[in-house]
Amino acid sequence: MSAALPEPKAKISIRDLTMAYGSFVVMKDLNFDINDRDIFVIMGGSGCGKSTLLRHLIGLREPAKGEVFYDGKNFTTAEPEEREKFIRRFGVMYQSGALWSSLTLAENIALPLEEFTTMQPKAVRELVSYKLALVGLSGYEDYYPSQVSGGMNKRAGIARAMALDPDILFLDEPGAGLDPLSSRRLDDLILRLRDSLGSTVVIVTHELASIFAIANNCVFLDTATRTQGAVGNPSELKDHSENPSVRLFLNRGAEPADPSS
Ligand SMILES: Nc1ncnc2c1ncn2[C@@H]1O[C@H](COP(=O)(O)OP(=O)(O)OP(=O)(O)O)[C@@H](O)[C@H]1O
Repeated sequence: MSAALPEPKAKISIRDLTMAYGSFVVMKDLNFDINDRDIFVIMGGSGCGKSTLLRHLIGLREPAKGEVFYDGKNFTTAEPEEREKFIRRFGVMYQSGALWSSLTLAENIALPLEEFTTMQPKAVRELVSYKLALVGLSGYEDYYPSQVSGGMNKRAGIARAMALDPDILFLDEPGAGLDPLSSRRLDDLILRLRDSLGSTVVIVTHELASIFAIANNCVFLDTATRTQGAVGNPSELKDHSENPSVRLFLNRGAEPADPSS
């Protein structure tokens, strides 16, 4: 008899979440878990609310209804001081995640360390070099963002998001604007970081190649119904989701041969 697999542990739980801008409801009744060490993709068509969901998860927007939990603790109703402790465990790379152009890559990555730790300058320098090495940018400490490629800028952005050793990494469209090869390298990096650091990674993207390459779990936000269309492994949903919108999205508009097989 084979041993039962351990139950996946919910790192983030989204319960009855409705997101709105004033009276405009973006998504309603969202209910799903993001498990420990997941590479979890938030996907869906343009304007469906992916970035808005990310903003709710990191506390930049408040739910119109519902709650977000981290390790079973209520983030939405937490007091400001308690909330700050949650937020300190997050590393975030925003969609517009540009680095400061007037600072070198090393100075960009040192910023969060200088702001949130009492580390001495020498220790900061060493840690910055270590973080740059993790993303394959050893030796680029003194380069300015304009002197390196788009893919290298993204990798430096990830190094900055990881500066404080976050438990959870949030990446908003990390592959946007990259050529396929750079995008692929970024995917490999994200996988490697999750495996070596044991972080949970939440990514907003609609790039199918990336979704299938790295995500083990995902939610599809369905613009037509304004709620989640499916939750699960994207490779399985591609052929077997009961929701035709999900199958169409994951098959670039073409239906799989026999969704029931
Ligand atoms: N600050 C805001 N105020 C009002 N409406 C907003 C605001 N931000 C976004 N929206 C609207 O909310 C909806 C969801 O936007 P959001 O940016 O979350 O979508 P998205 O799925 O991330 O889009 P994309 O794939 O194009 O980046 C859109 O209709 C958008 O116009």
